Amino acid sequence: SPTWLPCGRHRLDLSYPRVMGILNVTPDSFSDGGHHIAVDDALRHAERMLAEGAAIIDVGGESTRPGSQPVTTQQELDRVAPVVERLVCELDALVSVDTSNPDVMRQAAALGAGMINDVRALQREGALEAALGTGLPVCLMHMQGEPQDMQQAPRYDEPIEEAVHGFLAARVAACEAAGLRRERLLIDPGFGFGKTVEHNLRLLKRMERLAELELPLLVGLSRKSLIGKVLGRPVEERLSGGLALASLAVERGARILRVHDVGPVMDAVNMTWAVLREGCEHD
Ligand SMILES: Cn1cnc2c(O)nc(N)nc21
Repeated sequence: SPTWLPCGRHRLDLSYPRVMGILNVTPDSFSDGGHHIAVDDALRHAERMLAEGAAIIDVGGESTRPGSQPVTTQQELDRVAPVVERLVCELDALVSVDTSNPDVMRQAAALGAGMINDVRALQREGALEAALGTGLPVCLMHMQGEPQDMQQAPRYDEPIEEAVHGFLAARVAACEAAGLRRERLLIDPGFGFGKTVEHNLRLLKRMERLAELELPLLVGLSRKSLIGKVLGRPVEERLSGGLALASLAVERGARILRVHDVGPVMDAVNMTWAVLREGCEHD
């Protein structure tokens, strides 16, 4: 039976893996920093990702790469609002807003965003209440520390998959306790957010541990430094490595992949899915 996720006026079919295209509207986002600050550029980029098969466009106004600096609410709103509005009005896109800020969540929802993507898992003051009020689905991601310091010396007193599982289980429970229904939650291990390369590799290898939470799994591996460190590739040469990770992530339960290169990942994901679903209908 299809698993549909209500996302505002869109319904997202999660009975097969979907691709979320990254639209950074920040001057310092890693890998495509500064290119998309102009709204027109952003729209053209989004249009191309939709044409390549993206089911969702993720719009972020505050870079969360390691070492990035926080932005003010107004700066974030100025960057995000115009882009969300035009994505919704002109492209009728399913837009995810990548923010931890309650005001940005409310404004983006009012402009027609269909999902909230919070790398801080609604831990900021007022974030849980704001998300609840929008009625939108929320992706809860694991991060240890903050972008400014999370990569200085990541360490855990337990296996990484246990730490991430425990954190996400606690955040899901907190959301449910506040009245945010489980059916509106997605979870994400947060690759690269307070984790060493070894932590990231082990987390992907053992990602089925998160399947126990029985919530849609969103992962972001595209162009990340674990690819760079294993293959010795600069950020603009990490597509092949990223395709290998995307296929492994789908095989280990990921249902939404947050990526830069939508077209190539669509093919890798669809090939992987063709193998995984083979024979299911006859089981
Ligand atoms: C904004 N952002 C950057 N990396 C991400 C990841 O891996 N997951 C999610 N949900 N958001 C991310």
